[in-house]
Amino acid sequence: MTDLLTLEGVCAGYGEASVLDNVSFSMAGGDSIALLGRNGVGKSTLMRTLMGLTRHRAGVIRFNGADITALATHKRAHAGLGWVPQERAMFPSLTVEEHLTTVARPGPWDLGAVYEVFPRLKERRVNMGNQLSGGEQQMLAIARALMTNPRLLLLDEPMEGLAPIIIQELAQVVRDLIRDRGLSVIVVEQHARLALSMTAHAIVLDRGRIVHQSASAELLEDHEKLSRLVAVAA
Ligand SMILES: Nc1ncnc2c1ncn2[C@@H]1O[C@H](COP(=O)(O)OP(=O)(O)OP(=O)(O)O)[C@@H](O)[C@H]1O
Repeated sequence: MTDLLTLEGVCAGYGEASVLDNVSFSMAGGDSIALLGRNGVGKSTLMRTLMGLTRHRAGVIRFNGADITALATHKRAHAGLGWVPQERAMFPSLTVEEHLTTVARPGPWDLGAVYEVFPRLKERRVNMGNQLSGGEQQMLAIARALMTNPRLLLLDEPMEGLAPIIIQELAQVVRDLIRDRGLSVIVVEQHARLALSMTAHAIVLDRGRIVHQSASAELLEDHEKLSRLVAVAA
């Protein structure tokens, strides 16, 4: 079976600065990966590199059978990479529903399907982007990515700044997307245990290199290794 995503020896950074150092891994369709590591080790840079937003220095990225290493960002989105950036990026002048319909592409994820997953967004569908709570904005950011009918969803710190009860709610949504809907997901998350509880596989970065790969459950059970690799507090 062809892997959905393969990275071979990827080196990338910003300007003259190198961040990612020889990153190689692959994931099958339907797989889910928690991308973990301490602050500043390159997790967001890896997500941005998948979207073509960093300076590529070496290596190859294959997605869905095609070499996308040199592809422009919008073409990667068209190829099926659904990116939910850390900064959410809502438009104050668009309603919730307009955010969703403007990016819609054909596939199983349409307004009805997305509102089924996020009933709160249906209730708020005529509200403007700047009238939403942080949790609702994050739901909208994920819903917007789903409307593009991605083959792979990239979530960059989706729980950042949210109240604990909203974090639990969103985590359950992501679990359902992975387990019940078979969505392929890579999630960057500071809440390491939560991310491991949502995913099948774990990758840990340190200073731009992969220093650990295993099943998420295995890392979740190894408290000593988890705290050494990720410095978890929760
Ligand atoms: N736009 C940028 N220009 C230059 N350097 C950057 C830029 N964004 C990030 N960096 C640097 O790249 C390195 C990796 O940052 P990155 O944001 O990928 O880490 P991270 O693991 O996602 O950290 P965090 O958990 O704090 O978000 C850091 O040294 C950071 O200062």
